[in-house]
Amino acid sequence: MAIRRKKITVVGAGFTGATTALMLAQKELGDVVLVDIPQLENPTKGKALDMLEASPVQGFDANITGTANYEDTAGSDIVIITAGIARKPGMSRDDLVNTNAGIVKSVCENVKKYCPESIVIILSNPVDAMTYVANKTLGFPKNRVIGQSGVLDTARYCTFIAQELNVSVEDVRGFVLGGHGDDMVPLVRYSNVGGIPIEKLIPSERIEAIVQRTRTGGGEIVNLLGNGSAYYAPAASLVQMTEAIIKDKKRIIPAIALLEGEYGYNNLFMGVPTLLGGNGIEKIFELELLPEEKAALDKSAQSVRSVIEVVTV
Ligand SMILES: NC(=O)C1=CN([C@@H]2O[C@H](COP(=O)(O)OP(=O)(O)OC[C@H]3O[C@@H](n4cnc5c(N)ncnc54)[C@H](O)[C@@H]3O)[C@@H](O)[C@H]2O)C=CC1
Ligand SMILES: O=C([O-])CC(=O)C(=O)O
Repeated sequence: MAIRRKKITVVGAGFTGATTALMLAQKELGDVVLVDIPQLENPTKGKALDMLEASPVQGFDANITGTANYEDTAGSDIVIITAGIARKPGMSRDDLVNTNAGIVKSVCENVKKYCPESIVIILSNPVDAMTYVANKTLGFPKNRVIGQSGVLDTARYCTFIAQELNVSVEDVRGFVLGGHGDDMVPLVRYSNVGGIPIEKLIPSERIEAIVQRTRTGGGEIVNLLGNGSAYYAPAASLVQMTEAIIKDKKRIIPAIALLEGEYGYNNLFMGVPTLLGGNGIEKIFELELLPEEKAALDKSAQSVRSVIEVVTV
């Protein structure tokens, strides 16, 4: 029986999309199709060819092609959507909502047509609301429409904890719940280093500073870059989610899922701990929260709702 490589489409060949495409190929997760708008067809082809020409040097076997034609994406197993505009200093992610809702909707109409069996991962911001737009447009089962926020937010949180303690990032465990905005909820009580709760190792005012830096971590990079937003860590996050799905790893990873009663929310897309495997989101984990943790999550949920309310799909 012929074994075929997985086919992964990355829509948007900008900073996050191009970086993701290269990382996917370097990990040999599948053949990658990079898509952008017709006006950027040649630069998109050029980026893909340039990446492909790195393969003999780095020793990875994966085809990478660039296109502006969705027919080339047909039958993709996974579609990653990074299409849209990024914020600049002084803007919030929510300022992108109207422009990106139109872009994500038009992309998803093509995904629905050409990749009806795919699992779709959304990055475009404001990502909780864009995952809602994707879900509405695609009409796919909820396990196949997933937003990326928690892997990145958790990665920032863990980076800062490791720096604080001067320990390996590999030993830091924690996660971030809620919307991908400045009121996201890093869960201190569930965070540990080598199994030791961080509250036993880091003074509370330093933990508070780490939580605050995590919440504004995207803005910190936006201010430093000056003309765009983060892309290395976001791309790495998308690749981790893709790997969990393609290899059916059944990893416990925070992701944006449709909540239907979980944590007391209905009809809301927001970041929660999920089990990611071959069927996409295979389970949502519901944790018991202290009243102050629930209040923080309610605030984050309200922020997400207020953005979703202005979106017309
Ligand atoms: N959820 C998250 O954690 C993160 C979200 N983001 C978001 O991801 C998005 C992309 O960021 P970057 O790659 O840095 O931006 P970028 O501007 O470098 O790339 C975006 C690309 O999308 C393309 N595009 C626009 N409309 C399109 C369409 N209809 N079809 C196909 N391609 C289209 C553009 O031509 C451009 O090449 C932004 O909305 C950003 O805010 C970025 C980092 C993290
Ligand atoms: O901050 C932004 O606009 C991009 C993003 O979502 C992040 O880096 O967390």
